Amino acid sequence: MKNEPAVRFRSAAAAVGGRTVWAGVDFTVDAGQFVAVLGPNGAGKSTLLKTILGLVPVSSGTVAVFGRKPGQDRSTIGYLPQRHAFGSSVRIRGTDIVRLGLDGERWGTPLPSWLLGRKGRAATARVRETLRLVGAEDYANRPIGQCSGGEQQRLLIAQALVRRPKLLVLDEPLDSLDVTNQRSVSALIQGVCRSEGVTVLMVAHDVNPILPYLDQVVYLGHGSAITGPPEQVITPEALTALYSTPVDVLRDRAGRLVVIGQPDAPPEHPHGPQVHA
Ligand SMILES: Nc1ncnc2c1ncn2[C@@H]1O[C@H](COP(=O)(O)OP(=O)(O)OP(=O)(O)O)[C@@H](O)[C@H]1O
Repeated sequence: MKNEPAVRFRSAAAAVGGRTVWAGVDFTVDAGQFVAVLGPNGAGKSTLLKTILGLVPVSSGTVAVFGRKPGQDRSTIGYLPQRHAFGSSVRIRGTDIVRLGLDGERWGTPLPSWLLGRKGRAATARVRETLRLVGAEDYANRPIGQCSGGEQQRLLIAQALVRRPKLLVLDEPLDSLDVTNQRSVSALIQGVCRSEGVTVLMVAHDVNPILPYLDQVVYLGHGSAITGPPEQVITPEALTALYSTPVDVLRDRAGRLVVIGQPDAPPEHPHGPQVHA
């Protein structure tokens, strides 16, 4: 439906292993926005992505993806799960990794079989076009195990994009990349978001590489969430209210944000004050 938000959480709660991870989560992501999901280890960031995918049901409240129940329409979503790097012995070529995104029961819209044709020409063209989009043509024919971490990540983003999803859900795509690659992969994701109009929701441990690009952040902690533009959410006042404990936010000369005093998610997540920016 036109003008339907890409993602809408309304008083949503999620439980994993019988325990509530977060509750009272409210936010709306408009189509074409770039949104980071932040918070300490165990705060429930991956769980939040899984509720959008329909892999974890909400225990109360609602989640809608382009106006529909999560999981009802996989064709709109490209998903990049958390991963470990491919070892140097992995021989599959980058281009085949991307091609795999077109096969089987994947996220995103499958190519119609008549378009694939006997020689898979449409698929080959789609793969090539996606490799160009992520700037991975030069190393796409190399075994992926011989690609750098940043190159591997570009190929996996291409795999998530090859079916041209409307929503890209990325679980820590910058993890284990060096600072240079974090910057270039962040710029790539922002480029795809803007040039292709793709909505991006991505989990990040460090907000700094993506800070200039973000429309919104969803900051999880203490069993709840605050959401809004980064300059409203990543502040001592908002994070102190979220955690019910003093949190400082420092900005260095380069404009990088450092959050100090943020507790790791406790074993039991008390449902503290439900703060929504
Ligand atoms: N299958 C499971 N069974 C029981 N508990 C689980 C399961 N999966 C996750 N959890 C718990 O749910 C909580 C939220 O996990 P989740 O992976 O969503 O957090 P996260 O914020 O993404 O963490 P990290 O930053 O470490 O990746 C954690 O306390 C975790 O231990």
